[in-house]
Amino acid sequence: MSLRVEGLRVRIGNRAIVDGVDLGVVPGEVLGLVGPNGSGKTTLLRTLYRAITPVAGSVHLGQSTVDEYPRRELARRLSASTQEPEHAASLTVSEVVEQGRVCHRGWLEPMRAEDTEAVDEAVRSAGLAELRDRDVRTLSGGERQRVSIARALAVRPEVLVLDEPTNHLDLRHQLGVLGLLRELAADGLAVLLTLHDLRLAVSYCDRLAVLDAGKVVAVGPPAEVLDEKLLADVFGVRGRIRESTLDIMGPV
Ligand SMILES: Nc1ncnc2c1ncn2[C@@H]1O[C@H](COP(=O)(O)OP(=O)(O)OP(=O)(O)O)[C@@H](O)[C@H]1O
Repeated sequence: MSLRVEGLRVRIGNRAIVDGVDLGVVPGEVLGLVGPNGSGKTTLLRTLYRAITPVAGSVHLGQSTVDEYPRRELARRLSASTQEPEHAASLTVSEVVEQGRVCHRGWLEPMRAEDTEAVDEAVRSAGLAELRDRDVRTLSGGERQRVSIARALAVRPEVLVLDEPTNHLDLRHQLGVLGLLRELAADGLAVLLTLHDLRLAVSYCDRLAVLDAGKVVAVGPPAEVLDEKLLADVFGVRGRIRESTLDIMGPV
């Protein structure tokens, strides 16, 4: 199922944080949303799963807008891994990942075999098997990040949205998570994620959308989008892509 954003605008106070964005991601694709701090990436993602209501524009999931879906059906089709504050309650890793199945069966219903299977697979994929009985409040930042990803994976959605999924992760786990997203896309998932590491974005994303001050200033294959001028103008760095690898020489 495809996700498409048309003419999206979000205002906070009298400031346009997302300023007329058109964007789409299709099944099988990993789309990277990149841009400097404060460019509106998180705000844009939050409109997709209805955490924020835009002042204009629409978000389409398949043939319908996200507002037309009952909440639970939207949650089954589109799941998100967000940058969350620390967990307040005492829950185990498994219990948090199991929350990803609530949209399939309801809060009061017991876990079914398919729920347990989805949770087990998500826990394994996120490298959390040995931590599954741990209290989430005792986890490191990177471990908590992987719990958030596992909960989104446990939904088994059609569209997966991730806000800086590599944040806090060591390099091995960064590559592991991005490799996993590529595998899931190969199986037909549509993946939209934000990333700060442009080198990883170039290596793992099919297309990049560059957000600057709330506007998409470029979208397309990484090698076409990240030219020397854009790297300097938007990111303030000197760099270029050579043989599908981004070299960063330093600040402008
Ligand atoms: N609730 C709010 N009240 C006031 N300003 C806000 C609010 N939420 C976001 N903003 C502002 O909107 C702008 C975009 O924020 P957003 O978090 O979407 O950026 P981002 O691209 O995800 O940034 P980062 O790379 O730092 O995570 C920022 O200037 C931020 O300060």
